[in-house]
Amino acid sequence: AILTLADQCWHEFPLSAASFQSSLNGAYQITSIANSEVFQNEGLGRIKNTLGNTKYGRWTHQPICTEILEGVGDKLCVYTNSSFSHGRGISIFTTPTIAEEVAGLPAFQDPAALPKANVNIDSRVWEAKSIPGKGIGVVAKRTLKFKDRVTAYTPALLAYLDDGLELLEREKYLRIAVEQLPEATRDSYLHLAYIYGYPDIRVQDIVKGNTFQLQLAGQNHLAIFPETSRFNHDCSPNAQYYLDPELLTHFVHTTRPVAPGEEINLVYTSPLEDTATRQQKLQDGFHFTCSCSRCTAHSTDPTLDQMQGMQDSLNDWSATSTGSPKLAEKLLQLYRKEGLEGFLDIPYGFAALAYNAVGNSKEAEKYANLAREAILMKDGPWTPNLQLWNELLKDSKKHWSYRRRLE
Ligand SMILES: C[S@@+](CC[C@H](N)C(=O)[O-])C[C@H]1O[C@@H](n2cnc3c(N)ncnc32)[C@H](O)[C@@H]1O
Repeated sequence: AILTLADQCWHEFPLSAASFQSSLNGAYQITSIANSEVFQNEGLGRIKNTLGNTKYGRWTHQPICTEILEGVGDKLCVYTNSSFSHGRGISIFTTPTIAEEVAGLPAFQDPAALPKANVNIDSRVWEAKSIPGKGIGVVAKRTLKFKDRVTAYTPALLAYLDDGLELLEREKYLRIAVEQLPEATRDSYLHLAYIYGYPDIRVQDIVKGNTFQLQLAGQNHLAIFPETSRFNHDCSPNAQYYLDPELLTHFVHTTRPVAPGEEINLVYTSPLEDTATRQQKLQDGFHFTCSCSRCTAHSTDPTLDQMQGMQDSLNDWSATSTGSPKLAEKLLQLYRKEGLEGFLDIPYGFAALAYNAVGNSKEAEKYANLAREAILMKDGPWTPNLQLWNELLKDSKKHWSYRRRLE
């Protein structure tokens, strides 16, 4: 595939601040730039593409490009297609080669591809609402079951990460990208939450607090999905997401039943890391202190240690290993108790191996199927991890783990 998802990156940095931070180290630098004369004189808001909707190949606007950038080995250009997905529009700041590849994807080429998958359509199961202490959040409008779809949207903006541009230079191009979007999409972008509050770098300030990462042609790009950006964080999230590289779509599904009026959350950082690490990452990346149940409970870190110890035992294939189906079932219970239903591929996978290792292929296959289902919801069909369980399911008795703990 020409387009692959950043390997595991969303596990650790689902909403990554990497691009914004790569060219500046904290608020002080922003302050000094925002107040500088250069900035005042450049008047970024005034730079506009005046060419309108002339045809430029697959794009509705004339691409506006940088010089050749050393770190990129090419120029980067703003590509906008304002008629993408029935007028939702999309802007991409990337190299000409990558833009060409992206424009060849089914999301662009097949007019039926997005409607067929109900992408960019209001699912009517959620609404954006003010949540005390968290700004706007996503709330369920009706009862949702396990695995119900909540949202499916394409990005308003995609931009090359690690472009080596100066902060203000990047702002100039990203601003053009956002300004060229159709009005409704542009407004939904510009109304998103931001972190620092400097209007002159507003487009990147929004990037800072709302970015997902994906790979286009093997290169990391940031992606802003305006609707999806309204999901707040919780360390026991009741929803998971994955990105579809062909439809360029961000899908969110529930990982456990959700009641009407309940907030629907994603997790912004790995929920398997200790509380101090999670808090630090949320503070650095998103400037808030997490007060979710797992961030406030004293039992969270000891439970995580216990889970890690159990996983180590289940991963130990020596003759003295204490790994067993019973231990795997206990691990599964702990994941559930911690509200980690979106991450059950790990204990399901351990259970599949542990059962197969004692020759119980029926249970092994049951858990391998559950692990597959969990991975699909978490990583989408493109993940290499799926292969792990497909192999076991192909012929569990020929799998390396079969009767491994009996012999
Ligand atoms: C991707 S946005 C989420 C939507 C945002 N609340 C809004 O009003 O648009 C990320 C920002 O939401 C806020 N946020 C998200 N989860 C939070 C939480 N659990 N507690 C407090 N603030 C949170 C933080 O300000 C964070 O920078």
